[in-house]
Amino acid sequence: MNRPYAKQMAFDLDQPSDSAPINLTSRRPSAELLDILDEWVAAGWMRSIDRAVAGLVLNHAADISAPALLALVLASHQAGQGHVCLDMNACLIDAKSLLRIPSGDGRGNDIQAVPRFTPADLLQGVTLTGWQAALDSCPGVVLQRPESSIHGSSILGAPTSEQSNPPFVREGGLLYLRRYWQQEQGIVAALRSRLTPDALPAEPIRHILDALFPSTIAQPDWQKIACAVAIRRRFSLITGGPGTGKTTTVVKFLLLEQMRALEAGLPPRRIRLCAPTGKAAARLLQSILGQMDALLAPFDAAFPDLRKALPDTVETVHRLIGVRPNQIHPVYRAENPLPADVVVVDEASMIGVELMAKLLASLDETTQLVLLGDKDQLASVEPGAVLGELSSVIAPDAYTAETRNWLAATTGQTLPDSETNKSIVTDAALAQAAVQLHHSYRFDSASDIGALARCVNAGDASGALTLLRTNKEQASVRLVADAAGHQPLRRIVQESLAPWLAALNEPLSAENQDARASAIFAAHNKAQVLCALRHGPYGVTGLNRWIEDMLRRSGALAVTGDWYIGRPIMVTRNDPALRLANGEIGITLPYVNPESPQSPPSLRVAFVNEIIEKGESPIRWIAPGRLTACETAFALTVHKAQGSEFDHSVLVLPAMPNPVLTRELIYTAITRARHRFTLVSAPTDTTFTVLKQGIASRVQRSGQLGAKLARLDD
Ligand SMILES: Nc1ncnc2c1ncn2[C@@H]1O[C@H](COP(=O)(O)OP(=O)(O)OP(=O)(O)O)[C@@H](O)[C@H]1O
Repeated sequence: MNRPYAKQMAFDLDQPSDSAPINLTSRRPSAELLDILDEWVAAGWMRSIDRAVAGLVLNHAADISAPALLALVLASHQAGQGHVCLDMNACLIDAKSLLRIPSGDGRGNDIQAVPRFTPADLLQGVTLTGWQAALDSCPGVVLQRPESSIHGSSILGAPTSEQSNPPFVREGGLLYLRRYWQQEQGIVAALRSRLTPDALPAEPIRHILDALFPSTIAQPDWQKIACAVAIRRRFSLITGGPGTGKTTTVVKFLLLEQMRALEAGLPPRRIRLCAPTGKAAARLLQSILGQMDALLAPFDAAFPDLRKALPDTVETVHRLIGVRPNQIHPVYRAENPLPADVVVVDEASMIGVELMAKLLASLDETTQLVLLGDKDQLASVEPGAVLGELSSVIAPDAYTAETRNWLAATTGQTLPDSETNKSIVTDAALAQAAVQLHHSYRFDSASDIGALARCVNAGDASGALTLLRTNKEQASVRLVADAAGHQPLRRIVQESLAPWLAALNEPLSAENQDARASAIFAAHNKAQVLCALRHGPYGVTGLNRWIEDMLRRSGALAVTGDWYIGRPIMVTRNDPALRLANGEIGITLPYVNPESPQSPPSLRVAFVNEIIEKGESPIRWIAPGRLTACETAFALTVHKAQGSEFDHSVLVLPAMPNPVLTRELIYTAITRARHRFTLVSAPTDTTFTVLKQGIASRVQRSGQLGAKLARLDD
């Protein structure tokens, strides 16, 4: 075992026997602790970067105690798991669930060498006070009292020398990497300043809202309420499942904003729309354009300029704030705020603390921010589940009497007096700025996809299994049990790939190649195989290899070498020079150079320009050699499919329960499906334990955004 730091340290050489967990309570970091960290990395339980944190810390503080060192390493590990901090108390109560260690071998393969100890083993006998005290004597950790940090006395403005800005912050029982703590503080401060309601006259709003929502649907109309909530503060949050009308609502909200401005003789509001990925941005634009005519028609006569006052494009968040290659700061930031009065962000569940902090820092404090998203979806892979955390303090009927009066005056809707149920009434300003849309117009009560999503969300595994095990021929949701030899899986995969493999055979010429590539992408988008895991036979890596091999053997694709016609790839790292974002999908196709149409076609990777700018063609053609970071993408992880929709989504479950497979992941996979959802279970999982355990397991993110904003009201 590699012990690179052994020479630098004053180890406690009183090594425990191999069979007993090392006692962490009284030790300096022994060589054995470092060995154990190496074992965790080798088993895929932890990233090398987390192990490197131990090395860096020891370089600066060789006499750090073992519990403190383990805490710092675990804080780094948690960042890799999407948490902004290590919740030390939760870790001591249930390290296994919190840390998601052990995770098999993390790769789904047979484990070569099982680590001798888990973090839970090492933490036996450690108390929260003891652990905190160990950190407090560590020079790399600064202590923040929760109250002082919330009310602004924080290390944010402190000088930037290493000594005064230690890399870790402990706030109560939470241990943060400092940057995430700062970002969380930045978000809290920016949202806090936006939560005070504006003094608006209700009557003009009522008159426009009645025109926008003419139907007399059964009360309450949450879309109308959402508009009234969003207009009142400079921050609002509209959450809802698929097809609940988030886009419809936001378009009506924008119409409300512009009609108010036009009626008052003011210039139209400067509105910007954005989403975390190009694909999500394109979907939002498509959805808005699809609804615009019908929504505008009743107002054409009274407001002839209304259409011009609405945005005609949707950008990625990165583009909106001007993130630039090799530059730490985006173009728009506190010193140079984005010129916008209203910013709407769709698919906000995919945004982590870093991007949200940058977005908020780019906005003038007068700019109104509206977040849209589905709080039940998987959170961002980046640390910080901003939407989930903000939603966590919201109860659907947590409006105060004051808010209900405002809603009655502006919408004519009387919400039930929830003060009869004191347990859910909260004064939290955040809760007054949020609305949950409940009714799905896409998946009505008869839709099995909608019903399945609801069962999974409610943790009802047996209800989900009943729906999935239907024997209906053309069922929109179904379960396929794979068998030895993988014949069932093969059939599903072949069926899902068939449309675009057929599209590949259309004839090619220099004139039609963009249209042909667009048609191939459209066919490719009809169905998508999704995996929960990256590694292992049922993870994306194994499945992609298997699919590629199957297509080669069947002659469906001429798989020769790394690059071949029809190879779908996913970009795995942002490449600003090529204007490619991590997660973008390309398809390898023959390309005829329009300059020399007689020359034989060469291989290029086609990418869709999701949002076409003036003068741009719909497809970008990039030579394979220029792509520095990409992988084959017949199958994708559910994370990477977030923000996309397919006619048919196929989720392939791993053979063994895995902490990565959670309720949120399964829900996200189901809600990617427009018309059909198929779940494939491994042959060995005859009792569907993997699905049941996945539905029972929830992602617990350790951030404090919601709680901090709620505490501001105290
Ligand atoms: N109040 C309503 N009455 C009738 N149809 C509606 C209503 N609201 C939305 N719809 C329709 O339901 C469909 C979904 O609406 P919309 O796209 O606004 O939902 P969404 O929540 O943004 O969906 P997603 O984010 O999942 O794409 C659209 O066809 C829309 O026209």
